[in-house]
Amino acid sequence: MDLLADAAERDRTDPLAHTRDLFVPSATPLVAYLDGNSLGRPLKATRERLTALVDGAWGTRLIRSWDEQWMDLPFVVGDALGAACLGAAPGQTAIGDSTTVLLYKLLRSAVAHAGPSRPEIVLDSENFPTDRYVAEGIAVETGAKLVWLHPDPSRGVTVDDVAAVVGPHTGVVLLSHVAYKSGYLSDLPSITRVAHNAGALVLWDLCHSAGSVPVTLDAAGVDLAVGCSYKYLNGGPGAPAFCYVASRLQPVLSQPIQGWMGNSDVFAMGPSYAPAAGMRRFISGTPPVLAMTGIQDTIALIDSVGIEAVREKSTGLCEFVIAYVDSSLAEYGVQVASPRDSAQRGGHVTLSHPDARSLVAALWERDVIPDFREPDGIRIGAAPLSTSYAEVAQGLLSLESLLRSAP
Ligand SMILES: Cc1ncc(COP(=O)(O)O)c(C=O)c1O
Ligand SMILES: Nc1c(O)cccc1C(=O)C[C@H](N)C(=O)O
Repeated sequence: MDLLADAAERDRTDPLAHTRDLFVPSATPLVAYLDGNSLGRPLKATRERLTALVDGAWGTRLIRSWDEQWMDLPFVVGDALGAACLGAAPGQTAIGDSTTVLLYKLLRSAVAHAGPSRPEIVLDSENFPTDRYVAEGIAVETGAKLVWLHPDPSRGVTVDDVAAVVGPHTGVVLLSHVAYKSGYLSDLPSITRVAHNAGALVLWDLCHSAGSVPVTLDAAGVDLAVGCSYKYLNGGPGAPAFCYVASRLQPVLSQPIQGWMGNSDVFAMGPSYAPAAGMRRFISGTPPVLAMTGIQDTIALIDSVGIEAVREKSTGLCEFVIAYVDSSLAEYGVQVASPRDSAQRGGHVTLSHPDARSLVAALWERDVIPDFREPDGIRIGAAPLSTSYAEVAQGLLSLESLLRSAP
């Protein structure tokens, strides 16, 4: 069977095929959007929800909407996200700030909580830059010591890697659940257990798993987590991130950006700060109400189809890519740079090729949109709710035709 016929057959039997039509179509030609792991597509429902917000809660109810619904929105949306995607019971997830700022708030809180007898932060050289930079800044600020792991770039951090370095001086282990380059899916429950056995806290970055890979924060006993909402959660450019703080830790953590919205009585406006109980203390300033709009629609959609179904389609799309690389693109020097075992891979597949940079540029000219990641990665992030097999097939055929015509 040729690739397009194979894709058509898969689309015909795909239980999530219908969700693609719920997204806003591109107004200009788009052959294949394969970058849902950087910026997800908007849902049509979001356009309606934004208009309704402008006309109603904002345009009509005005300041009254803070009392009527907005003060609690970070927690209402956080709880919905926790239930649909994160395995988190209510009262532990909040929306607000960027991932970077939330990483700072939670890592800084955790370092302070661990205290001077546990000054080490364990992290890895393959993690996304912002995670590494935030930790570097906190090390300078607090005197914490960074303990670097250097995992094989084609995979990511394993249980054994963590077990080898944690000990009586470890305060916090900071890792990404899905590696942004290789797509490696770390064993979150086992790594959390190893860190806890050493007496350390764990802070997981879920940017590349939220809305794509089911996460079991409560069941795994995770302490802290952050993640962004503009990838698989389709919150839109710059949509706010989320943070998770396990209930048991909320009363004992003090976050460093003390703002009025995290105060115990927000409108008391008293002389000094007294942190609110629960997740409110992790909020600093006014919540980004408009920017929380899109996330709500995708959470509702994932809740209706189930995160397990999303993961199943995601795995199918990735395996479809890998099979075609093996059968047809390997002869042009394309390699699979992600783990081949789906159980060890998140929602994207990275291919490597010496000319990856120019190939991606040429693909963009043909309205095929993967992304390039240094040094030689072509990252295929086919968001399962908005991407068909046919779209992925068109993208792969475009790549093949470029490779075939290369001098
Ligand atoms: C693992 C990871 N952490 C953090 C971020 C981004 O942080 P921010 O939302 O602050 O831009 C990204 C992607 O942008 C990411 O892939
Ligand atoms: N967050 C991004 C942005 O603000 C602009 C352009 C791209 C991005 C990304 O999502 C990068 C992404 N986290 C990555 O995994 O490479």
